[in-house]
Amino acid sequence: MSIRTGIRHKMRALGHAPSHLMSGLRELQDIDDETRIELYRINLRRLLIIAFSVGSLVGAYAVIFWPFTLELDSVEALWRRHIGIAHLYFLAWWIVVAFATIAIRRLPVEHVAVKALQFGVPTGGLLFCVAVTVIDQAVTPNTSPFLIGSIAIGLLMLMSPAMAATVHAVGYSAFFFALPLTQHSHAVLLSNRSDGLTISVISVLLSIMLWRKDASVIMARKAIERKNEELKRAAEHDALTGVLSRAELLRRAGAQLLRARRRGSDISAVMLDLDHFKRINDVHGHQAGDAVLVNAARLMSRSVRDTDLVGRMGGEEFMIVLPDTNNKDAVGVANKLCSSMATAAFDLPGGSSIAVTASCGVSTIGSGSGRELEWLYASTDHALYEAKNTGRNRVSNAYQLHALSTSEFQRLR
Ligand SMILES: Nc1nc2c(ncn2[C@@H]2O[C@H](COP(=O)(O)OP(=O)(O)OP(=O)(O)O)[C@@H](O)[C@H]2O)c(=O)[nH]1
Repeated sequence: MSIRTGIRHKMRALGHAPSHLMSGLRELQDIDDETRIELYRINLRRLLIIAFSVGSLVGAYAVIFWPFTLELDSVEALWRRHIGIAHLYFLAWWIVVAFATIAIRRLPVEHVAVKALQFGVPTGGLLFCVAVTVIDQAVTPNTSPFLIGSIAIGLLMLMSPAMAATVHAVGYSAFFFALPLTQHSHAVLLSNRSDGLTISVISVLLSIMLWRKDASVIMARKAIERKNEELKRAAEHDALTGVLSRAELLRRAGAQLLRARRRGSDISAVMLDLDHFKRINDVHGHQAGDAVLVNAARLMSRSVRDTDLVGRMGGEEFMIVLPDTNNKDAVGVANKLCSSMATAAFDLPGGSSIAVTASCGVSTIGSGSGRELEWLYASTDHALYEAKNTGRNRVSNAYQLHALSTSEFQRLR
């Protein structure tokens, strides 16, 4: 690439900078409250780690600058003593921060004490750095305590842009006004103040970048969780009627059967099939057929207990698994379902309504029988077949069917 082309590329990139900045600012606005709360919760956990690690570092400095063995006969000794004492105060401050963080960790992040701590720790830390820098000016023009403190806060703390700007504005103002207490050279003062300003701005930008990055990671994770939840729901439920899908119903029924065996209770099933459903489709159209299926599923779900399982096995056939229910009660449930269907008016999309009947097959696995789910399914299906064959709009009970005692069902045991 020639130098001229390179410059052209750079100029073009600079031209895009305002739009990047605007989209970055828009992303900051898009951060929802839930994500904000999570960010503050992460910060709260970090505070404890920071309190222990920075507290240990400060403790080490207090030892290095140990203030109580010095003869105060020189500026350097005085400086060392003040630095040592400042670090002892700061050590005490970190111990208080650690205890305060532990004390408030169960409070909601919106609580005023939590907010005060999240603001107070970086501000206090920065003010300590200002104090040490001011003491340092007695022997050196160096401002590294303030510079390191600012950058460390920008890197370690998770602060919203507003909080970061406030913390660094407070810190820099203290730095600006306190520096002349010990630094009397105008040139050094000017140089230090401009260095401090640069680092404060960089620290605020660093905070904003980290806040935005962590927020987008959290929001992306939440979007994936939501999508997974949707996919799980779609896999577990029938798309048209909202009741359980065939696979999910059988999976949950299997779990209920194991539970029934452990508890020594009965488990029953009702297989329900709408009568002459093909005719509804043919006469009123497929949409009307769909509406009938939706209303039938709703009626079934409303008619049984919350602990019962309602699923669509395919087409116009539904299965209802009734845990802790003996055969007599299951037949009662099936009769109730059949008569509710027969008496309900099924609304169609055009505004009209039709009457629909259903046939039901009932079967039960009694406690201690050791029968498998396949048996329950096959015997209920067989009973439904009987109900259809003997006139429809009725209930047939597998227990009363001769076929059940014969080879086909015995094999399913
Ligand atoms: N509208 C609609 N129709 C469906 C759906 N799934 C299956 N069907 C139709 O349901 C009809 C079932 O017909 P059949 O198996 O003959 O049963 P039926 O007419 O109810 O007769 P019986 O069960 O013997 O009373 C078929 O026409 C299928 O196309 C669906 O999701 N929506």
